[in-house]
Amino acid sequence: MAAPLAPDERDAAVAGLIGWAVSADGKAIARTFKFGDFVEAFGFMAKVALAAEKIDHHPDWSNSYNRVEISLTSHDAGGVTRRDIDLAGTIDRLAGA
Ligand SMILES: C[C@H](O)[C@H](O)[C@H]1CNC2=NC(N)=NC(=O)C2=N1
Repeated sequence: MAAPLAPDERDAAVAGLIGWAVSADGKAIARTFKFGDFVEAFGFMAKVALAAEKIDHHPDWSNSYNRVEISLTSHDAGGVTRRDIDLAGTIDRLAGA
């Protein structure tokens, strides 16, 4: 289990991503994705699910019609680690943005 990133490292890493923000408590990063319809949103979620399973690091998320809200944290470390940053980058690529 890796230790959470220090706040400055975490913020610098998030600044290198597209559209992700640090949560109010500093322990997670979040982004909301909006798609054309439910099928597109769910197709995206299916791709993310397979990628997450492959790296054994999983998102906390919710879906409402064409919106997918994703929060990433490393539960075992109790904060944001490099694994969250890497998964966010993968998710961005899968979203095509
Ligand atoms: C046993 C297994 O490696 C752990 O439960 C993994 C699975 N996926 C996980 N995903 C996330 N986001 N945080 C974790 O701490 C975590 N732990």
